Amino acid sequence: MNTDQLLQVRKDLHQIPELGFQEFKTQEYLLNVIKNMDQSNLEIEQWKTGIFVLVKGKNPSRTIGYRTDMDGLPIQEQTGLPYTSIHPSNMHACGHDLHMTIALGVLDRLAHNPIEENVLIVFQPAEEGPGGAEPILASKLLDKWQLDMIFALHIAPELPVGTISCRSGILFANTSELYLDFTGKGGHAAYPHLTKDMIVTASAFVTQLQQIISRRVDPLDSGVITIGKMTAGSVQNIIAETARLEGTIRTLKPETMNQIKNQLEQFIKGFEISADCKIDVDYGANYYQVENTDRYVKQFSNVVTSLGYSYIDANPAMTGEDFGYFLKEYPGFMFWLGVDSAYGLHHSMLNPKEGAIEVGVNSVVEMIRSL
Ligand SMILES: CC(=O)N[C@@H](CCC[C@H](N)C(=O)O)C(=O)O
Repeated sequence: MNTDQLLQVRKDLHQIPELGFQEFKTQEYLLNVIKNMDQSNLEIEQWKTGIFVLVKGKNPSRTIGYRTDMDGLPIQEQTGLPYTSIHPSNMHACGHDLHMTIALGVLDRLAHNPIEENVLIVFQPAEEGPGGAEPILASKLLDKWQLDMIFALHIAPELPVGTISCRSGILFANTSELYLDFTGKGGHAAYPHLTKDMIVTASAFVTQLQQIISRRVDPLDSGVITIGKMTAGSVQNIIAETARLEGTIRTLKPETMNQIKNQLEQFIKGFEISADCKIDVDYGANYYQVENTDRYVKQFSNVVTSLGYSYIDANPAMTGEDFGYFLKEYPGFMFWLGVDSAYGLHHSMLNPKEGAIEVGVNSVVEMIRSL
């Protein structure tokens, strides 16, 4: 595939973002592209809406893994690009369209020119939620390929094209989704004393919640609690009987995640007593930290600089990635790929520069060849 064909693939994928485990069109599109490649060295397997492609090595003694995610986000795109999403309310606002395109570019190069070792490319669904990595690993499907290592990338809007960033150890946080359902007693807006107002209670809860971070977590440790969605009420003169908060918890250590959840449950008990209500908590999908293997990060930094790209050391980030589950099982790493967008990840105006695709393909292919 030449550069123009890859850029077209990215535009096509950008137009059809689908949510986790609904990546049906995406899977079909990817399979069409893969089936148009030289098949002589390829073995293709489907798993739910995901795909595994093995590029058979010439004289293999090892199998190297490379993973891309596939899903979009429930965001209405505002970029105004000519190839804007045609799926209302869904957008590739986390760069998975670029991630998939780079994986296809890598696959195409290796299919034409296999290396000694086997290479398994994993197209993984549902990274944004509910998580595809854990069920892939639980399925034991990967066991037959006996991966020796695996790596992956994530676009970095704040870095210029041609810059790559990585670090040994923790790159991304532990995450837990957070869903809180408040149930009280509704009633007439003029008679608050006869009700248990869940808008007032949930609002107080949102602000008090931040005390867990500021007054319970060691200041030398790190934690984030974000409530991204609040739903309550039906009309301006009725007191809301129920309210729902949706958010996420992030920590750099698994123990801190447990500590925050314990504290949260204490807060819940206190609020249930003081507001005379019921609060149900659900932690949804939980992702394990992305912890990079030192020796591969060092090797990769040499590969990047030998290609003439800039390599900078990354700080740990509070973003989450279920690729962490792969790294719990196998050595490897994830890296940031600069895409120079004025708007960040999960923003409706995210607009990564296409030049990053070539940088990504070259870096991944050269890393695989160096292993
Ligand atoms: C790279 C990135 O942005 N990943 C997502 C992962 C979401 C995990 C889960 N749905 C949650 O919200 O906790 C992120 O938001 O960091």
